[in-house]
Amino acid sequence: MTPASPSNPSPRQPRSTDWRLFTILFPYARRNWQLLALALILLVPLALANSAQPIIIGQAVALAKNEPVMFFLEGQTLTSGARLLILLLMLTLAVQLALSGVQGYLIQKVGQRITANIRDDLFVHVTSLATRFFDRTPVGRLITRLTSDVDALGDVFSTGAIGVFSDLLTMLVLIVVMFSIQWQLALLLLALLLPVTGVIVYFQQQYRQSNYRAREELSALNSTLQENIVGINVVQLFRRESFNAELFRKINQRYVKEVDRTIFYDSAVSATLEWVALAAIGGVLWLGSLLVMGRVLDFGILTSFILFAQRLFDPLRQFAERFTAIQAGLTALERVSDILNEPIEIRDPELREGGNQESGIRENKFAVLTSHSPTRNLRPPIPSEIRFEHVWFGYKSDEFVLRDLDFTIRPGEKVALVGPTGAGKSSIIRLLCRLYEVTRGRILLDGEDIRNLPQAELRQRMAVILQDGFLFAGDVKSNIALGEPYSIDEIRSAAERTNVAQFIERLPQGYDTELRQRGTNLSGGEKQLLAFARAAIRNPGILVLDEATANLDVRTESLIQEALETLLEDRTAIIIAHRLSTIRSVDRILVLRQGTLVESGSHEELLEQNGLYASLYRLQMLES
Ligand SMILES: Nc1ncnc2c1ncn2[C@@H]1O[C@H](COP(=O)(O)OP(=O)(O)OP(=O)(O)O)[C@@H](O)[C@H]1O
Repeated sequence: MTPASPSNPSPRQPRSTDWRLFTILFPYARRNWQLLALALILLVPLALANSAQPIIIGQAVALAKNEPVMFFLEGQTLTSGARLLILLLMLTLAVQLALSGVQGYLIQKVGQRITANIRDDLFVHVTSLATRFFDRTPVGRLITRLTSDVDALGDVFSTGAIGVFSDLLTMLVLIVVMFSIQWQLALLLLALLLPVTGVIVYFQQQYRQSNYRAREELSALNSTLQENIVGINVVQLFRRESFNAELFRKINQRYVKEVDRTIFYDSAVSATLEWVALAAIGGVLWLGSLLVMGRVLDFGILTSFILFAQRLFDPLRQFAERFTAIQAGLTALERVSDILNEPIEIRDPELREGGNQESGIRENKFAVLTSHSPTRNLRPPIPSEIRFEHVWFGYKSDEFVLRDLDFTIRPGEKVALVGPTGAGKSSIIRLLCRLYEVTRGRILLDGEDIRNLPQAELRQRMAVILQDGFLFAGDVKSNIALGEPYSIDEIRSAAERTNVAQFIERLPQGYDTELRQRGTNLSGGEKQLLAFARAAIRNPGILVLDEATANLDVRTESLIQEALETLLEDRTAIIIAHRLSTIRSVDRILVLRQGTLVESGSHEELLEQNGLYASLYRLQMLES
């Protein structure tokens, strides 16, 4: 419960407080540049049409009042001039009507493509990260980033918030046009616009910080929810419902408080803009009327400026509406980039030397796509030599759980790892599979440092059967093949070789039986049985069994042990088992205590040594 618990809130402040964050989107924008360019080009005629309308209406007033008019109206009668102006106004309206829909559609399309690309890259990146990252990151937090943060980013496009660029362009065009017509009124409007922009920037920053904290609280909320759902049995069996509900309520309250704050800043921006827009029109009327009375200004131009005042603040007002989505998008972008920038700690050799993150993702995809060779399981397995060379390892940099391990497992040798709980047996396996990187020393596979092997190749050469075999939603056969194109005959033969075919055939639809997520419709032992078939079909040179038969009844275990005898032939094997009776026939037993190798030898040799193994063995004999 630690990371999400109320006693340990960790809402960080947003780090990048400016628009530089949008640079993260550049590579994605580049991939969709044609659509994006078209959407941006359409903004120009839209902005021009928008700023032409006040001028046209102003010219109509000037024409009616016989005031000086623009060149294209000179020499025109009132009727023909009015006709021309109506035609021009219709033209600008037609441009607006025709293009704004197309532009909105294009920008949303680009937005959806960009967010889909980001979601894909996030998934690939997250699945490439080292186990250490998952140790410290609660699942709920990750899910929030992959789903609701990416959605918030998508909202920037779907709510039309990206139109802020057209707002800025419109404002720029309006300012240039205004200054070219009448500089005093233009200066007045600009003088109002600048401080208002300052106020908006301030509220924007406040909103952003609150929004960031709100997203953090949402992550904590999701983490707690996820933890309670996964651990529902413990929650109910230990009657933690009301205790956990109270924890949840507290996080929920903190979330609501932060959301309230964002609502406050959002409303503050809208209110400020409403007031300033009214003040701007009042100011133009006041200064304009003075200028008209002093005969420095015509009515027509004053009319144009009243419309300009409205239109200048319109984009700002819209900006306020779009503001929420943009700020939420910026926060989301920051949180998404946190994950995208999370370094891939365990890399393949060529990637570690100068490869960038993007190519890392590509390489990973490549590794996945090329991992299956259809003829592979027809070949005899190639047993490997495993050498641990003065290996030190700690999950935390200052606490070693494995100390100076130095041993060699010969090709084809069967070795058992034995030791009390927490001695470091599973950690050895995790290092061998490179789920973690050694702190000091080297692990060699057939003389080659495993850090110099592509991870796909390393993991292809070994199969690991764990105590709790994880199952995916899907049928039995796809849970054995795990995405590789094995034929049903190959799947059947793997199941037969491991003596699990009988069990599978007893299932309602045999190999086609649908399994629920995490295999909740199978028992612990049944899940383990499938893990054996999953390992056998891969025909690995190294087989690792980590408490792999612990969940099986004695009869099933003896069936599996029988199958194991053939399965382990010509393979290097590492077996971890607490029940020492199951490992008596291995070639060698390595005994660990607190991360140190303390004994090594066959069952008989170790009994003779009368050390830790002998005492563990005698204790178990006594129990049985
Ligand atoms: N992800 C982790 N983060 C931090 N410490 C860990 C992690 N996994 C294991 N440890 C610690 O490392 C030590 C060795 O753990 P390991 O799982 O290798 O022991 P083990 O010998 O396999 O134990 P068991 O027989 O109970 O499975 C233990 O002290 C454990 O608390």
